[in-house]
Amino acid sequence: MNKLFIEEIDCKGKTVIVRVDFNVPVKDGAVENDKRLRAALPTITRLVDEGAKVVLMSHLGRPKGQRVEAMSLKPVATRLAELLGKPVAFADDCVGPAATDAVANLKPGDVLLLENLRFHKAETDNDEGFAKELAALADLYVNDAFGTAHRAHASTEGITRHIDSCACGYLIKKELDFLGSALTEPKRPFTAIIGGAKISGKIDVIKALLPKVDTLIIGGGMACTFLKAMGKEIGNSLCEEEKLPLAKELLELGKGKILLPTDYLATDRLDFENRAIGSQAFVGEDAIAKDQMAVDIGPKSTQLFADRIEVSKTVVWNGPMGVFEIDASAKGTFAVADALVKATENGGTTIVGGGDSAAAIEKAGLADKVSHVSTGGGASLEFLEGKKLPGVEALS
Ligand SMILES: Nc1ncnc2c1ncn2[C@@H]1O[C@H](COP(=O)(O)OP(=O)(O)O)[C@@H](O)[C@H]1O
Ligand SMILES: O=C(OP(=O)(O)O)[C@H](O)COP(=O)(O)O
Repeated sequence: MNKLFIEEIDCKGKTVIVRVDFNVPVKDGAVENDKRLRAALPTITRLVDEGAKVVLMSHLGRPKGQRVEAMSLKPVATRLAELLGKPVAFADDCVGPAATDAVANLKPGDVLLLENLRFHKAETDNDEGFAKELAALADLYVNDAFGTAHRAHASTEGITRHIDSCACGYLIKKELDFLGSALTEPKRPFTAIIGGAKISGKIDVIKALLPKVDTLIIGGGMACTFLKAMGKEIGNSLCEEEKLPLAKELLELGKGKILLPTDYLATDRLDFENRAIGSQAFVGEDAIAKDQMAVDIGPKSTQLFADRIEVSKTVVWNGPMGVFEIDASAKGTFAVADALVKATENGGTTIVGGGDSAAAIEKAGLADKVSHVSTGGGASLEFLEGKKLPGVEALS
């Protein structure tokens, strides 16, 4: 990779602003899964050891320009301090006096985390003035937010126009090295599994993936949009109406390659807050009732998918098969995780991408039994598509 690398910058005594992806699940004021924090430690530790003043910035969730307390990064600072074994200061805002004062208080080797970038709409708008304000906080910039590298936002792209040295951190390099070697000429059969809830973010990717893969498995909330596109009843299941025409087109394009669930776990009530569902019944693809929603794939689909996954030589998995955060609707996701482990044991290269898929495989205790758990879902998919990642392209 012909990019300025963190090991090539002289940062002693300098203020270094680092874009990390600390978009992690937070519940009741505590970090539920700290994989993305641990993945950023090599870069942070390197800068601390070199005597830099380290300013970390990240987004969490999609607060759409509003200050949303549940999406504060404060709990992340607490967990990061535990992982680093040293204090992590926290600034209540990522720009303005709260940020500039906190930066002014730093001594070499200190670490500061700024509040959620997306509390300002200017971040996702890639606003020039906002990017300048972020750049003005530091002497050097490092990007190590692989999970956000596919976004051209102020902290990943705009900022690089206002700061001289923009280096790549250890995590981005590690991810690109691994994904590059596994996916440039993938071993076949090549199976991609797409699930989860970010339908509009991922459905466009499917079109680009189809020519590259031998099988495309679709599960999770994503499957329901396809089911509806086939003219079937999906009740209250997750669906993005405006993507129905595209789903129809993809079904045609992907004939013989796309594998959809043939049965689902249907329920009349999903209570995400209390991690509970109401009634539970396995139903065929034609039998989701009007007042029900599909929250997981059923046993027949699980078997169908597992049979295909286990004999694949390259597998990319992005997005859970159901609402895996609730035990009753987690079976399909964990069965796919098991199938990936079998594929790995059979000599395949298996890659899990996406915050929630990574959390699922960790929850199943299988993260070290697959080839690579990427910290980026959308980012790894866009890389797989062959797209340039703006957060990487913009580096020196
Ligand atoms: N059938 C479904 N209905 C509603 N939500 C679902 C369904 N299947 C999966 N999900 C939800 O999708 C979320 C993860 O989606 P997404 O962000 O796209 O995945 P990833 O972070 O792995 O890229 C999880 O919170 C999960 O509960
Ligand atoms: O979690 C992320 O993406 P992912 O779920 O595709 O891995 C990244 O933090 C990017 O978040 P975004 O999709 O809200 O820009």
